[in-house]
Amino acid sequence: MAQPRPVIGGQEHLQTHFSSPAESSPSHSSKKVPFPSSSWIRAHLASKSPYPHESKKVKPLNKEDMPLDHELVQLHLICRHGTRYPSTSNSIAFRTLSEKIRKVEVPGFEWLQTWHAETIYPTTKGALLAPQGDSDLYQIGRRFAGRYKDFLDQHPYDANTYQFYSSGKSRCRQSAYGFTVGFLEGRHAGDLDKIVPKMKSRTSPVQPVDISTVPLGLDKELAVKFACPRWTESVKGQPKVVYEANTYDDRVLPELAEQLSNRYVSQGGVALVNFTRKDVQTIYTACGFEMSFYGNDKTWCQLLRLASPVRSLESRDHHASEEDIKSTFLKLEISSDLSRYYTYGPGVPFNRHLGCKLATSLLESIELALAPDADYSTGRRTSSSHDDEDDASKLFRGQFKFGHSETIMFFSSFLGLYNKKGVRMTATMTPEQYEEREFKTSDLSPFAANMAFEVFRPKAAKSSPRKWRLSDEDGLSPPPIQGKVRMFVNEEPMILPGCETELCDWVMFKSILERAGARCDFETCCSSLGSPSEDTPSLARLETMGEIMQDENQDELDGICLAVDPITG
Ligand SMILES: O=P(O)(O)O[C@H]1[C@H](OP(=O)(O)O)[C@@H](OP(=O)(O)O)[C@H](O)[C@@H](O)[C@H]1OP(=O)(O)O
Repeated sequence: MAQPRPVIGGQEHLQTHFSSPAESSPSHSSKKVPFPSSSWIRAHLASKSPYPHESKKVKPLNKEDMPLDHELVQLHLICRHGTRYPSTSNSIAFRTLSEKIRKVEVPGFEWLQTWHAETIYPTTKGALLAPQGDSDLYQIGRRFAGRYKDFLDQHPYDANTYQFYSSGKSRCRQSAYGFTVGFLEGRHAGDLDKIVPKMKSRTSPVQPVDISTVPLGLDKELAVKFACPRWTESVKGQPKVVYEANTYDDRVLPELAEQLSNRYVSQGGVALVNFTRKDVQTIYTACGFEMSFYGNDKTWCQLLRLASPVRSLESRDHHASEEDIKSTFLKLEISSDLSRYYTYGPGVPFNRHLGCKLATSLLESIELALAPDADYSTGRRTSSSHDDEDDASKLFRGQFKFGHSETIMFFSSFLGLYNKKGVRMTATMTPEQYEEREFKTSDLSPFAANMAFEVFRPKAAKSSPRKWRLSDEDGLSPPPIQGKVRMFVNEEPMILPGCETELCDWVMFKSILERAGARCDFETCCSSLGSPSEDTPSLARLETMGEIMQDENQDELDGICLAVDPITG
């Protein structure tokens, strides 16, 4: 016969009173159970954080916001997919844990009795884009459409000049499509009813677009970790790479697990549920999905309240303070960040190689767009010989790329965005040092995280061969390329390290990316270790490509790749 569930108020009393989270809402009682605000929680869920949707109105890009006597000629977007379903393994972990905990009925946690992972996060939908994810990308598309209205008026979509490129995962392709629905809403290439009278009545409600994708393993820009065997062999999961994260977890997680277990002890001193450190991490992940997917912090997130210390049991409330609950969230956020800092971030210099293809194509695309002889009517530079076919495939008005959290982390590491002070993230930092750390995945890689670039060309730059100067050789050469590039992270302008201002001069922008390693030899450095052969590049202990570029013995360094060992000191 099934054992009766121990319940509070029954034979088995839980040692500590539980108050219903519902009581935390003013409507239920004047006594508010301490708990951080939803907006605070949303901003501390690491890579499961919801995108910080800005309700602010987006104004069209106007003259005041542009460099004097310049015109906007190109847009770039590199974007993580929107909110997704948990992976199948996550969903199974949620089900296992909920079945373990629901054995004990706890007031305020009645939701556990009817919370079924398979209903809420079906394993058959593992890692698919969520309805919220559709909305995330549609809204970003609408905000881009608002800011670049004039640009789109001037340069209507066509598949040659606008590139939408996605990783091979459906969540990314669907995100790309959601973005285009918002970005091109109400626009159709050309004016249909002039081209084909009465066509209007039969047009698609959305502008169909061409979305290209590259199979996993061949994609060196977006799902790039699957195309770099050396990263898989020498970085992913390596003991020296996960050392700091494991050291931190060994110190922090057992205490949280014990605190939770202690809350599930009957007055007879019988331990009712034994929580493990893995359970605590699963609760944090489930809290992230509940918030991103449903905006709900009244379920799994509440268990992190129980994982927080109650300072004085004598206190009538038997509740952890809001400050202690925040501390619990911060510990789990730091644990997640330490893992990604070394696996995908600046903690391992080699990770920069996985951002260099994206940087290379960005650099080459901008250079073409800024070229004074760039001719968008032909899709190539007037100076290029006609057999230079591939120029036509590269002269874009917009390139929009949709990938993963690691796409953002590898590329950010390549640009040095979250390592300006060079303070290494470790397991033994002070709370202040953790607060001041630059690498926070809640900020840099929430769902739908994105980086965008606006490219401005001097209006006078348009030139034709007649105006070119004689080059030293026997031909004519176009004037030097000039322009400005502005970078955005999650729709907020960010100064690229090395640029003095938001509007980075092209020459400086190009120099920064080249010194960081654009045009790097991705294939050589990512080739499998396999059996070392004479052409297997040695792995330098250099920490930046700049060190490689600086070294006057450049040729001796060719084939040198950045260190796969974590940075030290
Ligand atoms: O939210 P993160 O960045 O951790 O998501 C990872 C996936 O890890 P998960 O959180 O699902 O455990 C990772 O899946 P994995 O099975 O390879 O661990 C996936 O490869 C990686 O791209 C991230 O997924 P994203 O949501 O597509 O960014």
